[in-house]
Amino acid sequence: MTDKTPVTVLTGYLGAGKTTLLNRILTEDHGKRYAVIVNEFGEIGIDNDLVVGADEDVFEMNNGCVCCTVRGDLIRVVSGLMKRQRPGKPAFDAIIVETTGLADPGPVAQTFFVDDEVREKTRLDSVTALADALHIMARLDDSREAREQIAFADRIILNKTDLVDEAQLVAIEARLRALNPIAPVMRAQRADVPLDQVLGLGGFDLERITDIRPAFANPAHGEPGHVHDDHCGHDHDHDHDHHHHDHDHGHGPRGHDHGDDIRGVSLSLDRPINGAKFTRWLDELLATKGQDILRAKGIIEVAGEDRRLVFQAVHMILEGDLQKPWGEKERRWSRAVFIGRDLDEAALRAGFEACAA
Ligand SMILES: Nc1nc2c(ncn2[C@@H]2O[C@H](COP(=O)(O)OP(=O)(O)OP(=O)(O)O)[C@@H](O)[C@H]2O)c(=O)[nH]1
Repeated sequence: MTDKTPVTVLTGYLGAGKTTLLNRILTEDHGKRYAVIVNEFGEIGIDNDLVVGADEDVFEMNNGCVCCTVRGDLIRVVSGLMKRQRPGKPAFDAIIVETTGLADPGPVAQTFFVDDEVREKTRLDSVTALADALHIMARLDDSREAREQIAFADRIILNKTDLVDEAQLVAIEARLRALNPIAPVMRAQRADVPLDQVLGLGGFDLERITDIRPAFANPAHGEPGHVHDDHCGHDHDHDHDHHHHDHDHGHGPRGHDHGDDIRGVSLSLDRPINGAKFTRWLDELLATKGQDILRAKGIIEVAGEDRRLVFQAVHMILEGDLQKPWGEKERRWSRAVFIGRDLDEAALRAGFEACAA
């Protein structure tokens, strides 16, 4: 048991604060070495660039349907990590998996029980869910994934408490407890929880999970989370039913459709952008379409500026700042992803490109 590498899964809806927590874990002085696996929504790599610290310890899973591509990819990444060694011990003290905000964490957690090689080397330590205090109530109303994330967690961090008042916090806590009576709920700002409340808990409770999902560790073929492996006895071409996601699920070349009408639009530009124009466009866009934009983020190459502009939005709440300078040999380009409902891709693209310097 103890020589298995512990795995912590971070879940929580889009923009809840998962990367913020991850960055706290990575920057805290703990003398430990963590491998980080990020799984992002949208095909342009942004998330891995927003994770601080040792680039070589950050691994990206292909984005895609969590029930197939991602699981295969997760197994591949974890198996690869387990083959690395430091003298006399495994290469990493722990593995942290950040799931996409639109994912049900179940299939990711399940991977650590159903694949023999992974199960031999790792143990699921806990699943921590983050909730954005300002938006969680609405998401619990309209998103099945948001509810699953809360229900599934061993621990819940009620983040962004600075954005709501005490009465709202009390109401949210009551709702979270109704969905998940067992997981402790911790209030936080900028995910400032003591790390020993997140890592090394030994908290994943398989019995509780098999109570709410009886087939968790061994789902039947065709069931949610079933793993297509060598024992499956069929070709794993991409024709199995995605009914458990309860939504249309197209894997187009551009957008990856998720959640009834939720989709991601990825934009990029190889020319520098006019900072003032871009800020105006983004402010206006969020003011008018912010209700439908669940999440936006990007890394922008601003004309005449050596540092990269990083912006982040959750609905209408926007943050942006100039961060580290571009590397000398690094490709300078701007990329942004917008995730939301009823997004007009052509208009977004035109607006973005019109910001070119
Ligand atoms: N006001 C406020 N903002 C916060 C807090 N925690 C995080 N944020 C901001 O919320 C935004 C989203 O935070 P992230 O940590 O990127 O969220 P995430 O869950 O990783 O987002 P996705 O990976 O896109 O799902 C960022 O702009 C953060 O700076 C908080 O406690 N209060």
